[in-house]
Amino acid sequence: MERVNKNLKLISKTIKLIFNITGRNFYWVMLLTLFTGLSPVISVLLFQQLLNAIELKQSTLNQLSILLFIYLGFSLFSSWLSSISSYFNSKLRLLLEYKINYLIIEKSSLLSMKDFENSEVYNKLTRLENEVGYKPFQTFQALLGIISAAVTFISSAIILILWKPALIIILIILPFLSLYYYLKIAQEDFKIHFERSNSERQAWYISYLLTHDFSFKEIKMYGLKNYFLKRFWALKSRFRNQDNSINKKKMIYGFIFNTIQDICMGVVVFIAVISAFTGKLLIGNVATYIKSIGMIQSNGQAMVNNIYMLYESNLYMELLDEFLSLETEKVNSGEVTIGAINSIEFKNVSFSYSGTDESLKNISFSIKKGELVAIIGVNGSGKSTLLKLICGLYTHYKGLILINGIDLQMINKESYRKCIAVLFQDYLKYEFTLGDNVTLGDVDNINDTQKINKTLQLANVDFLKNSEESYRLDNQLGNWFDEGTQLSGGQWQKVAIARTYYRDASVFLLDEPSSALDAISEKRVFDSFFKLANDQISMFITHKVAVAKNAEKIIVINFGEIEGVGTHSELMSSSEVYRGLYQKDQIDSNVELVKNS
Ligand SMILES: Nc1ncnc2c1ncn2[C@@H]1O[C@H](COP(=O)(O)OP(=O)(O)OP(=O)(O)O)[C@@H](O)[C@H]1O
Repeated sequence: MERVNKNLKLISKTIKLIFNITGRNFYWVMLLTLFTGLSPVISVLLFQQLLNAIELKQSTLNQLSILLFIYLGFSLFSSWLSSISSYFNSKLRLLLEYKINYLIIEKSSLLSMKDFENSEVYNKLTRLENEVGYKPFQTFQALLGIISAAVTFISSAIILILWKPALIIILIILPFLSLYYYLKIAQEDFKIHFERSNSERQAWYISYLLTHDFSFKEIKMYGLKNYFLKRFWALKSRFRNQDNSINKKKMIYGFIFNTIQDICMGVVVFIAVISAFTGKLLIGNVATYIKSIGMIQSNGQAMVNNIYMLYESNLYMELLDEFLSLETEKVNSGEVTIGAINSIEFKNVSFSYSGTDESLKNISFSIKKGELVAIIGVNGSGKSTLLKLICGLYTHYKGLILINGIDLQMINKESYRKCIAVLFQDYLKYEFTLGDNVTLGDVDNINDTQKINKTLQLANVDFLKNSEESYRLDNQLGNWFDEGTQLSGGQWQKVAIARTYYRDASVFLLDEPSSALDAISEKRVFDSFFKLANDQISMFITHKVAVAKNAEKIIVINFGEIEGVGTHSELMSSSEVYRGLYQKDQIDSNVELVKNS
């Protein structure tokens, strides 16, 4: 019962959502659906008049012609309306698909980083995206199907009941019984789908791995194709068996109900024919009753099928409803709007992704405008996490982050983020033009060709050049679209650095900006970054002491804690971790020397 109530609530929510999206079109489609439901019955009644007029021979040829004309005119009118109806249906299909897709991606962009790192939210999103092309419309179609079939069913039933009131018993009991059993199967179907959603995501993931470029090389080289295909097929076979067993149940129930219904209706047809034979009924009426019986059978079944489909697509609408109701990140909640960042201060900040293990513990430091700061530490020590906290991507931290002396939680995030230019470790490689790849750093200023060229130079981009000072900005990058130039890992990184520099920011944050660069490019990139760092806050993450030592302040992170803060020489005497990293650097450069000699 609880499930039924939930489904009814969902259906009403779905109708509201569809109404909000489709607006006036909704009324038109409803009107046309009502007409589509009524038209077969009107047509049958008109035909009955025609047949009875012929049989009774009381009408003139003129009157007969008028009746025939009305009947044919109505048929033509119905077929016109049916074409108009299918036009409106396709219009709505597109509107629903695109608008719901839009709502999903709009909502995704408003979620917080925490939501995106939550597998449940992420999986929901993937599933919604995958089925957006047909599920919402399927729900709508099922609703229309129910309305249209119900109108035909009820009006046909009225015709039969007016003739033989006792028929009401068969007409009502049979469809309800059938619906009851179908809904029981639907519930089982729903439960199966719900329980296997994790396995369905796994199957989806395997298919994603096998059909995308990022995974192609590794799958090929490690010979994983057959292994993955086997896993995929095993999962799908299990789903197929479950679905087959549901379909078999549906078939058996359908078989039983159709047989009972056919026998009952056969008896009614028999009574009608005998009544006509004995002169108690006119031929036109017999034809109407027989046709009505047919319409009751087919529309009764259509109603049950559509209710089943609606029930099934409710699973999707439930997901959609949950997803659209997720709390969004409150970017405008902070009262204070800022135009520039002059200082950043962490006071006893601790942070945990999962709510259990802390990735950062008790972090305290401060940075002022004009400072160049390096963050150094071994893998997994918490450097990138610290950078993401500075970016304001997480709000569930303990302690205090002060920006210009103001609590970050109080600052309007939109204004805050405008002040920051960041290069993440997993920066994006936009499959757009070279120019777009740079100006996406500041979309409010996309036409400053001179600045784009200068920024590319600053980031040491030494390819796709027209001349010394100008670049082929219209050159498409990547290989997803026509005439694209695929870049190497290091070339992509330089373009991403240019994007960061293009932003008119007061804080520059670079997370391992030279991870994909050769030694010469690395030196050039850092030289230009160090030159840039005069009036802003500049911060970079590195594993190399040789690079970090150029900073005025170096923060050493170890196991999520600050192990030392200071200049190179200060840390060489005070920080064990720093000295360890320095020695490792030395060993690496000696190995390089030996290799090169
Ligand atoms: N999205 C996440 N969800 C849960 N835990 C995470 C997430 N990102 C990082 N961690 C954990 O937080 C810790 C710190 O990770 P972080 O990426 O900040 O380290 P890092 O110092 O930048 O490492 P590296 O030098 O390898 O880039 C690690 O233990 C890691 O497992």
